[in-house]
Amino acid sequence: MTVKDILDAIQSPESTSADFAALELPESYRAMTVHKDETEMFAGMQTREKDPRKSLHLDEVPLPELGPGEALVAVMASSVNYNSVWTSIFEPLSTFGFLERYGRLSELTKRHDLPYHIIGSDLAGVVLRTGPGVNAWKPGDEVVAHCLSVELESSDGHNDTMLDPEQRIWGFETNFGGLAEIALVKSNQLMPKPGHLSWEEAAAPGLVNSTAYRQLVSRNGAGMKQGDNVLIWGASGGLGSYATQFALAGGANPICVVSSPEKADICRSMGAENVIDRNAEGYRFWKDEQTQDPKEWKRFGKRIRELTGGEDIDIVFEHPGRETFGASVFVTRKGGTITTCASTSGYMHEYDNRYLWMSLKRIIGSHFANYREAWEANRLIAKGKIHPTLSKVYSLEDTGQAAYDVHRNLHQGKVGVLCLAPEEGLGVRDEELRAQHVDAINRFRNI
Ligand SMILES: C/C=C/C(=O)SCCNC(=O)CCNC(=O)[C@H](O)C(C)(C)COP(=O)(O)OP(=O)(O)OC[C@H]1O[C@@H](n2cnc3c(N)ncnc32)[C@H](O)[C@@H]1OP(=O)(O)O
Ligand SMILES: NC(=O)C1=CN([C@@H]2O[C@H](COP(=O)(O)OP(=O)(O)OC[C@H]3O[C@@H](n4cnc5c(N)ncnc54)[C@H](OP(=O)(O)O)[C@@H]3O)[C@@H](O)[C@H]2O)C=CC1
Repeated sequence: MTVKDILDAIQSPESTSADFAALELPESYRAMTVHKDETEMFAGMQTREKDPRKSLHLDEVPLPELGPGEALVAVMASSVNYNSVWTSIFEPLSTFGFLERYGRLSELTKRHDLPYHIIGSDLAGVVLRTGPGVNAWKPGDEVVAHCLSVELESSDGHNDTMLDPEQRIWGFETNFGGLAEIALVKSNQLMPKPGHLSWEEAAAPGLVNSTAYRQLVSRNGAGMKQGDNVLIWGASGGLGSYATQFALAGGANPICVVSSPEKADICRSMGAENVIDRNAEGYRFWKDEQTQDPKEWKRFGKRIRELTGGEDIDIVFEHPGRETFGASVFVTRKGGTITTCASTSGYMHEYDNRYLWMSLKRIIGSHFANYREAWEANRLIAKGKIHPTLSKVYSLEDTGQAAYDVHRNLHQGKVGVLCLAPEEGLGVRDEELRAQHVDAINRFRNI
């Protein structure tokens, strides 16, 4: 039995759940990995110079044992997230430490502590097997998976599953991720694949869409409301392309920050009217490595006021971190919110706290999304209210190049990866809904 037989079953319209259940599983499959004995390979190099093409490997790996509450999924497509870039450059720390810690939790989690880490935190595919205790899903179901892995043995996470003390991001802090032909997930990560999307389109939104939903829309995040001025950094990037859609769909006013005229055009084509090209306008928030320039914060704030008719920002959608955080805090209105989920340019932030406390502003830390938020975010995709922002698609072999592009900010929106899917465009089940939204679905393609 090989993965080819699995693919044949997926591609045959006659295949039933019983056929999938009867499929023998292969002993091994191909997966993108980093290797534990290579974690020092970039030691002493600048972040920018660390090359994911050197650290990411396509390996044949053994199929992991299936445990209670889990599912093995045949992965048709996945996507590159920035967390895979972090893993591949071993920053801010090697992810093998996460696997070791998870491995210490129980007999079952020991499986994750291996000398290789199969990465990837998105997938669209077909359930192959479910473990004991799984009733909601069966072999043959077409699914996407969100990346929240929790144990839920502590009451801390019972109100908001992101607060579980054993909260992990699948494919980053756990092994057996989605950039592979087969993935191992907890069955509670599974959600129905939106029928109007191809495999690679369905795999693209998951992680970033759910994160943007919690960070911007959910009451656990900024709780955006109609009319809010929302400053969105990297508005045509992974997170930003969904934040921009949420702002527009929710009746808010996105002020999109990007770094090129092409990216500004994409934001406009999504419906955003206020776009700032940070490159063309040449903002320098830091005079040197240690010193910020409040005059530049003010110049940026003045530009925002020009665009909004004199209003300041209700919500900043933050993720660049050190480079922009001082400006983000400054341009927020009295009582406004800065919501942050990352620090791409550096995690030791500096801002002038007088502008925070005197103007009663709030900083909210946000991370991925709880089970319910991930489900709600996927539902919006399935209903055609929010669309994938897939630009380019790579083969599994070329994941290193895909991660390199994201690391170097050469991409737009989301970058997809075909795993078992032999070509793009397969897996669409609802042509009618697709036809209604096809222009929006294709907006980011090949630009
Ligand atoms: C969905 C996609 C998401 C993304 O893309 S996110 C962006 C990419 N992700 C990242 O960059 C990951 C970032 N994560 C990290 O860098 C690390 O993950 C953290 C810095 C968040 C945490 O580091 P750690 O080493 O795991 O934990 P510690 O808390 O620094 O150290 C653990 C030790 O510190 C003790 N400790 C914790 N809190 C306290 C406290 N309040 N007072 C005293 N000690 C404390 C613990 O007990 C334990 O100790 P003992 O090592 O002896 O077991
Ligand atoms: N905590 C969580 O749950 C999550 C965290 N993340 C983290 O968020 C960050 C962004 O992820 P994602 O959106 O997918 O990445 P992308 O690279 O797809 O998009 C980020 C965008 O931010 C902009 N940007 C990058 N650096 C700077 C800078 N120094 N100043 C201003 N703008 C900048 C760029 O847009 P432009 O050049 O056009 O301005 C870039 O396109 C990553 O660090 C990632 O790890 C992501 C998802 C979930």
